[in-house]
Amino acid sequence: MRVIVALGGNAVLRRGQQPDAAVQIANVRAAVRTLARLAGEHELVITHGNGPQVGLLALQSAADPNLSGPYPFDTLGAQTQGMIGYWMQQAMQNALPGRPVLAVVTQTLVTAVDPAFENPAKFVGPVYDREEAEKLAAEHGWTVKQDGRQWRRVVPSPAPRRIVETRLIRKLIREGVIVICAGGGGIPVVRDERGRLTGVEAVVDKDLTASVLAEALECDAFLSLTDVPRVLRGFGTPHESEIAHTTPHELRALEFPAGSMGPKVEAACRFVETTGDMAAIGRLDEAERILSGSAGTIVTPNGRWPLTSTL
Ligand SMILES: Nc1ncnc2c1ncn2[C@@H]1O[C@H](COP(=O)(O)OP(=O)(O)O)[C@@H](O)[C@H]1O
Ligand SMILES: NC(=O)OP(=O)(O)O
Repeated sequence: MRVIVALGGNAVLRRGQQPDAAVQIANVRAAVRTLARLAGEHELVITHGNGPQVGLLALQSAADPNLSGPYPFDTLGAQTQGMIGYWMQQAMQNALPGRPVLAVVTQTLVTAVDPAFENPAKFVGPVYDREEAEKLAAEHGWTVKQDGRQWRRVVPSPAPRRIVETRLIRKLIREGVIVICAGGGGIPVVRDERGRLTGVEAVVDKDLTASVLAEALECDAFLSLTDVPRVLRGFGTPHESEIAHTTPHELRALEFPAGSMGPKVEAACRFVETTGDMAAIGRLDEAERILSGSAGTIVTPNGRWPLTSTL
């Protein structure tokens, strides 16, 4: 099978962890142990989040007295692709000596008139208590929003339309390369009337980008791997229940939070609705069990997996 994995920001830096390079490298190595086993069985494309890292780079850039202003988010997104891509590429090369692995700087086309530019919704950087978040917002001109019990900076997150480097990624897969691409949802760019690309101030959602890429690359399965074993019905209520096998229709009848599970569910539903193939949401260390149908929330057109032929 051709499998695309969208690795949650939590896999690289868990909430509350010190954002040192050594901490993140150790987390990436642990993640790669699972991913390397998948790559032994399947053609593998890996995308990853960058919310904590891009927010941290934005803070560093804003605090640099040598700059006239912070670096824009497209540039910061490119920095996170290089950094996390390098960590993953090296960990994968060490785990699978002899296998070709490549991290690709990747741009994602968005549109300048996307309403998301008027309503920042993508959480980036560290969490704060409300008072500190509001103080920082006033100081730096940020928008901040509640993320669970805490508060975080939010930036615009326009919808991904196409991954600019899709054809090259397809060639790499055909050559047997394990491709790491579209990190942080891809660097957001717009095309002008003369066809030229320019970066924009935004952070694209990596699950939504992964589903667009999965469709374009004709992937058989789209796995959104995070820190919860399954999507919960009634999340945060006394009546929580795990969803094991489901359909886009059933999922769309439920509500999920915009900054976390919402985009994962939307991405999974879109991929299944467009392709008729399988999408799943679950824990990174259960990826193999998810593909065999015994873990995760598995989304298929008829709610069954493995898909059974009606012929
Ligand atoms: N209905 C739900 N079922 C399970 N988890 C949920 C649900 N709604 C929100 N969440 C939260 O979503 C989180 C995963 O989203 P997120 O933190 O954005 O993941 P990642 O950074 O791994 O992409 C979980 O840790 C959980 O707290
Ligand atoms: N860009 C992005 O979706 O990052 P996270 O997964 O870390 O939120």
